[in-house]
Amino acid sequence: MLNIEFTKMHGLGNNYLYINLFEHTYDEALFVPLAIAMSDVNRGIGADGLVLIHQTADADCGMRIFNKDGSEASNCGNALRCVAKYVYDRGLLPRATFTIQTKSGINYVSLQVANGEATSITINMGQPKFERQAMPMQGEATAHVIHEPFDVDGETLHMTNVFLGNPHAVFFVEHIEQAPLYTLGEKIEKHPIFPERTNVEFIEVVNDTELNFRVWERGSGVTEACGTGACGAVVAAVVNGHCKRNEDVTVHLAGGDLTIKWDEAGDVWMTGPAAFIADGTFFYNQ
Ligand SMILES: N[C@@H](CCC[C@H](N)C(=O)O)C(=O)O
Repeated sequence: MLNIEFTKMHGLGNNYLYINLFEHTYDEALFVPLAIAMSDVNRGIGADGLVLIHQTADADCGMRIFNKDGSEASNCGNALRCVAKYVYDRGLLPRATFTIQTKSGINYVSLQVANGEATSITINMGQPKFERQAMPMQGEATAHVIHEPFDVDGETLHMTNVFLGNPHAVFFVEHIEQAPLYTLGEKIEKHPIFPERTNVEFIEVVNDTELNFRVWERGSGVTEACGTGACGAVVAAVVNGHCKRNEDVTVHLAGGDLTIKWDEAGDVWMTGPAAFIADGTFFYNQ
């Protein structure tokens, strides 16, 4: 049996198990099976996945993210805010601005702090890509998919694709309560047109500065929030003429609100909270 030290945190209910590799060392081969075992709510701790916080030569800190099914993603907006809070509050990086490296690049972080704790975290999430090859999605490599008909399970929906650290297939709906999350989420995620699968977002436009949002995440299913997905949703809303560039948009997720802006220079900014849940030791029977 191996003892694995972890911290459970959440960003608007999107909860992951964090392993601090600044202070602990584990065999690299363990991370995929650990993500699956620890995320299991019955025999593990229960979470949307596993996040590693590690040192790197290219930034102040590094992050890797594994979904509940063990698949590794390139980025995670909610985990970035949690990692930022973790390294600040626990004294690993005791300053209000720093960088975090993910598989999709370097993210710039700035914190609002009160009584020695990060209370609100703003992150530059980078620039969106629209080409099919970025998702990736079958078809003409450089073509964009903006409000295009998409057939799934005998229905025709209209899809907008945005890659923002991760792939996002965005669908606008009239009423968020009627979003076909459980009926179509997994079918879209695993549709053969997406060889690496995709995250799936349903969006109701409230007005030009507010969106209601629900998500089916690749590798984890329905979660309460998705940070890269909220960024993708705002970009999709702008390119479809529902929201404006360079303005704050409040995204109402199942777990709470994020503020997102796609600025004139092309960068997407995300602001929101992060919270500690527990520290613990997982007894891993290999
Ligand atoms: N919850 C995340 C995204 C996590 C990865 C995603 N499921 C994928 O496989 O692309 C977020 O907050 O961005």
